[in-house]
Amino acid sequence: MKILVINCGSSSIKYQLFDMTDESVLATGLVEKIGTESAMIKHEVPGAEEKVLISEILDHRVGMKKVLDLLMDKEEGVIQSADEVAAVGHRVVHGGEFFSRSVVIDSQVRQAIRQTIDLAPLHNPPNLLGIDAAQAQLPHATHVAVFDTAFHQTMPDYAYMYALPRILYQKYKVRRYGFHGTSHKYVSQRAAEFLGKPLADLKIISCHIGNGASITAVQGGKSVDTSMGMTPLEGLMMGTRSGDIDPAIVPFVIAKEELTIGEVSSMMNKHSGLLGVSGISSDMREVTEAMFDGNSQAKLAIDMYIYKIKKVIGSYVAAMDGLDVLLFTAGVGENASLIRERVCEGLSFFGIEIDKEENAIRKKEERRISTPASKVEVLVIPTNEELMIARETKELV
Ligand SMILES: Nc1ncnc2c1ncn2[C@@H]1O[C@H](COP(=O)(O)OP(=O)(O)O)[C@@H](O)[C@H]1O
Ligand SMILES: CC(=O)OP(=O)(O)O
Ligand SMILES: [Mg+2]
Repeated sequence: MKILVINCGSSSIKYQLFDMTDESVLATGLVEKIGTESAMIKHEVPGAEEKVLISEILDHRVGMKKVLDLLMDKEEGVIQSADEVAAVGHRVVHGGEFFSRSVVIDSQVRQAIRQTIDLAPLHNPPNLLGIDAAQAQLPHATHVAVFDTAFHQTMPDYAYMYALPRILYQKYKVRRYGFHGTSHKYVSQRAAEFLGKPLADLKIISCHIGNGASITAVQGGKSVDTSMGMTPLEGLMMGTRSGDIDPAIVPFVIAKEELTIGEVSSMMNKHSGLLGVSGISSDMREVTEAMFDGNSQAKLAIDMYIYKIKKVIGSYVAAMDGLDVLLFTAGVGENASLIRERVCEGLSFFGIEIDKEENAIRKKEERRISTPASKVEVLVIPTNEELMIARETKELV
């Protein structure tokens, strides 16, 4: 069975085609700058050279058509007809309170995703465009929505409610939802398998530290708390997002700088975090380099970044009254040994002790970086959100 996985942004389509008989990847790619005359498609088939095409792609529908043309290309294609794609798994960022698991998309589901646009104005509209475009090109396939928020629907009310007037929850569903659920679910399952222990017996803290970053407390396989909130802005300091700040800063800045609400929102989402504090970049590699070159703002940015991760880990040990596994995943979590080492430093009170040499080795595989004496297993688990979406989709076909 062949399954296409799609992750649609406002001007991009990321895709991956799987053969689910052995979960192998047949093709993967990215359409960028949709809406322009010079949109770019990067298309890769394992074992072959990457193809880069530049052409006019004015909307997602045209983008999807071009992707299918590449997949079905007479000479270099990996499928012969669109009918070979049995199902399409769509990443949908916000499922509100409607969805606690993946679902086959029908008109009611579509309607519910639309109703959630208010909660995720940046993410859900392009996700819907992707669904429409794929349904138009692949009308015979089963289309499945896999939500970032679904895994976190198990959080207890005292973890997901804000201490605001109750009316805001009743009228608008203002509450914490959490994101990256597909990733947190995947890596916690992998961690249990790696250790050969039942997930049901484990208390796990999953650190998904990429450009967007969140930490989840997973107890018995269920999310019991997570650092992102109603939107992916809450929680950790990220590449360009501020994470937690005193909310009183918002009206203060609006008044002082005469900014609009939209401008302040853009400031906190796109110009803060590592980028805002370092003044250099949102990319951890570049900020780290600048720190080693003696840049004090870069050093401060990294000190803050690490300190916040530590504080969230500490609070989740309290939330679960214990900890068996601390795991790192995503771009920074999988690659930045320095960040892992410094996060784990000073967590000895919890019995966390890592093997610095093992931690420093660079390899893209699941592994343990704690010492045999460590009371907590510390793991690096590469995430694979696309594969997880393909698996969830397969289950519903
Ligand atoms: N070798 C590395 N060392 C430090 N950071 C890295 C390394 N490789 C990738 N990263 C970081 O990972 C981040 C991207 O993570 P990723 O999970 O791919 O992000 P997203 O999917 O949210 O866009 C980048 O900011 C980059 O700095
Ligand atoms: C929800 C979210 O933060 O996603 P990403 O990491 O893709 O930005
Ligand atoms: Mg990501």
